Amino acid sequence: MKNIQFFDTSLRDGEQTPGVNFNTQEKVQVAKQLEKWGIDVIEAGFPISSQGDFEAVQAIARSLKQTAVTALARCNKKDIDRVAEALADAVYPQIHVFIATSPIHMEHKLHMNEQEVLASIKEHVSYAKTKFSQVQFSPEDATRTEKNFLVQAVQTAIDAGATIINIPDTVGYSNPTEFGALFRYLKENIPNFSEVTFSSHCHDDLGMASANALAAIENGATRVEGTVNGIGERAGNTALEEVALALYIRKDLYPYKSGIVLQETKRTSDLVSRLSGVAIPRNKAIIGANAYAHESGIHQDGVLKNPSTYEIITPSLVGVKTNALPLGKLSGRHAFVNRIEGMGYHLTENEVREAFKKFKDLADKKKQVTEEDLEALMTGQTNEAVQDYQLEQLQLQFVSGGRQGAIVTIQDASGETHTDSAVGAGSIQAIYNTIDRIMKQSVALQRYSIRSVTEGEDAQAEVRISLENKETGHAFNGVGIDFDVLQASAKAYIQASGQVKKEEKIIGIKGVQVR
Ligand SMILES: CC(=O)SCCNC(=O)CCNC(=O)[C@H](O)C(C)(C)COP(=O)(O)OP(=O)(O)OC[C@H]1O[C@@H](n2cnc3c(N)ncnc32)[C@H](O)[C@@H]1OP(=O)(O)O
Ligand SMILES: CC(C)C(=O)C(=O)O
Ligand SMILES: [Mg+2]
Repeated sequence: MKNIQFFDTSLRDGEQTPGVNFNTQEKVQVAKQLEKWGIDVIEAGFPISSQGDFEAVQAIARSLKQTAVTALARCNKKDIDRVAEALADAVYPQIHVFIATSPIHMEHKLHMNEQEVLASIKEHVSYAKTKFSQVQFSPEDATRTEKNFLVQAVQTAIDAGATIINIPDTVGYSNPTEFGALFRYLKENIPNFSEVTFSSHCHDDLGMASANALAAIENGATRVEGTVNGIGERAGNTALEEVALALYIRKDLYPYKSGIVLQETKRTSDLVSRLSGVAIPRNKAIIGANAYAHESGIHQDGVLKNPSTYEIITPSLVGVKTNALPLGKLSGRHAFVNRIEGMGYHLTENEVREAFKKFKDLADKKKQVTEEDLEALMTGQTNEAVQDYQLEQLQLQFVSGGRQGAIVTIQDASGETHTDSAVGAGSIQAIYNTIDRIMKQSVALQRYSIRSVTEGEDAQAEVRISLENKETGHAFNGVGIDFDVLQASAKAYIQASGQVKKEEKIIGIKGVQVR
């Protein structure tokens, strides 16, 4: 069975992601994990670019004992010398020399004509060959290169000693049909095609980087270049985890093997995400938080009966502990019962009917129903009162003595609004004192916690609080989600206060109405 080599450039092209900068220690940490993941060749950096990058490439070369290490060089002797110096201690060194071959790049960037580019390839690949037995050459922007000239450039590199030819879709311009055809064209027009390793290097500008890589493999490539999580220049590179899984799951289409240790996939992905600071979108294939989560009832029912109904990848295959069946408004009875039984509740059919209805009512109001919500629902502390009181407006102002003032407007179930103001030692205390005045309540804040429920600059804060009704000693929970922490805090407090009010109405304490 043909082996497909995996070439990881997370530490070179991946580091070209705007805002990403790995230090030496981080690069070595990632490289070691890539080795565990089973990567065949690690592109450790571009040594001429900075002293720091040179040192990082050197440190990686010294740390890895099984994996080949390569580094990037322009068609420039200084670049090549710097790579040779950095990789002097590598057990399996390679070099990656590149120059652009498309008319756009040659004319506008390099200011070179075709003959000059061919001469440069010959000179610099030959020079690299005096220092490395494994020389990789890339005709940059190959997919916008005139085909006959691409063949000439590749043939020149092979004749000069290149052992690996990498075909980059530098600007993510190609599609699988075209990219596959390009490899077939090279196969038909390069007489010694099978004597060198052909590789693909795709970018994701049109969202086709992984599909293009697979098309290359189908048409003669035996090496795939890419990055972990698809990080890289602009829209990023081929996400290697996607190719690895596509090859494994669709063995029927791709009868190839690779050295990738699939169970290390999640760990590798998490490490690169953490050290690069590039968050993994929830819906990202293979490693996104939602990749093994099912929220809709029909899917949950299917997965409970047999996971293969809606899962083509068993989570443990890639190192994800388990799948998930989060509960939301689209969830069904099977998943609901499964979850509450897991929490230790065993209900009769009638009880299930009643509890499920309450769950659906709650789910209509909330993005996701957590186990805490279910616990509240099962113990009768439903959030029905939530809708009785809503935060209408919140204003804050500094007052004398370093204290804060808050003006809060709350709308009750009839639509009537109630405004009041109070001061406090801080913003939250001022808000809570004001709400107490509006609700005419005597409560004690027992618990206040805050966490981010989404990521990035527009992260939403989720505030959870617990209020004790001083009259009865009963505690009521409230949850508030908002882009603004203070608004979230107010919402949580109003939600819990609504339940306090409801309790007071039921047992007739004070009989206070806000109206
Ligand atoms: C498709 C890719 O991902 S290519 C890799 C891109 N990665 C990077 O650029 C990251 C690291 N780069 C750097 O640190 C710097 O750009 C350096 C050190 C490489 C060069 O820096 P500088 O000397 O300041 O040049 P600068 O980056 O402004 O311009 C690039 C020069 O290289 C030339 N060049 C670009 N590619 C090649 C090549 N493959 N072979 C030879 N020369 C090249 C350009 O024509 C330009 O030359 P000029 O100065 O004669 O106009
Ligand atoms: C250096 C080359 C291979 C590259 O990253 C590209 O063309 O995208
Ligand atoms: Mg690239």
